[in-house]
Amino acid sequence: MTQTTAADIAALAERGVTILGCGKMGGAMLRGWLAAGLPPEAATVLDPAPADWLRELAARGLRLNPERVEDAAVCVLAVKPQVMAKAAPQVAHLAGRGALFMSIAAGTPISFFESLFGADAPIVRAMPNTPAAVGRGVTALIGNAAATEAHMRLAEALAGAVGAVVRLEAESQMDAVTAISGSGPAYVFHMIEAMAAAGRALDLPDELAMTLARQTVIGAAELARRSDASAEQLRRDVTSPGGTTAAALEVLMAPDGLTALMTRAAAAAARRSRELAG
Ligand SMILES: NC(=O)c1ccc[n+]([C@@H]2O[C@H](COP(=O)([O-])OP(=O)(O)OC[C@H]3O[C@@H](n4cnc5c(N)ncnc54)[C@H](OP(=O)(O)O)[C@@H]3O)[C@@H](O)[C@H]2O)c1
Ligand code: PRO
Repeated sequence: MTQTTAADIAALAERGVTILGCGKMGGAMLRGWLAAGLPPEAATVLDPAPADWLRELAARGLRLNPERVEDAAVCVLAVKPQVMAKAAPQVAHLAGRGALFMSIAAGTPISFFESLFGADAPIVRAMPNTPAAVGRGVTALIGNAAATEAHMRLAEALAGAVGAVVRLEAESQMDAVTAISGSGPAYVFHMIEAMAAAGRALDLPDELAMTLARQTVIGAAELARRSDASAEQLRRDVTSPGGTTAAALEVLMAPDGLTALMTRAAAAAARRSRELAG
């Protein structure tokens, strides 16, 4: 894993970062970069319906929907996969300026961008996740043949400012990565919902059930973050022999339990990622 510093981000300020599509994920990353020291005037956002916080930032120097983007060190492609073909041509001229393209679109292969920008254009395909908004994301990335080590380090600097970074060995790993870490935060949030529902089924009031479920996931995640112990050991630490947790884990760890369910869910996500490739 690579960790980067605010200095890497500040160094991007000179030629700037352009973000095509600044919704939930592009916005989460931009928030992280600004928090890491990217000056607002170094950021350009292209988005037909920018959120209020982007309009407020425009008053502090962020460039919002300029007629034309003249230059960028990095152009982040963060629109939905389904609108990428329509949206991306508006930044294609940046290939002639030596910009690094960084796509975060699920499913969309590097070859798609090479057909738009040319095979000589440096392109990094990345899969971040929304905890990037609080600096706790994880981004997996891989570059095309035109992406040099310097380009990869630049992409890692951007991704590293909002969490951990891993470099993939093959683009074919990206569907599985998307199924685990890209979509994964939703599984964890659903775990909170499921635990709260289970609490309600045991006659706890709604609000109490949700408070207990949410704080338990937050606390368990923080413990996993701070502890050197494996997930297995942390689980064993909760599980008294013959106690309540063991009774629950007999259900969750049964052959048709959570691992089987998660495996099916992730397989469905990976399949959808492959479908999005068209
Ligand atoms: N959300 C995640 O957890 C996550 C994680 C990893 C990767 N991704 C990837 O990130 C990308 C964005 O996902 P998202 O969840 O952030 O979606 P989103 O919230 O809908 O953000 C996309 C943004 O692009 C805007 N847009 C639409 N057409 C455009 C155009 N022609 N030019 C410029 N901007 C345009 C959208 O505006 P409108 O809303 O007005 O259409 C929206 O603000 C997707 O490719 C997704 O696969 C998402
Ligand atoms: N959100 C995007 C999707 O649901 C990609 C990973 C997380 O398609």
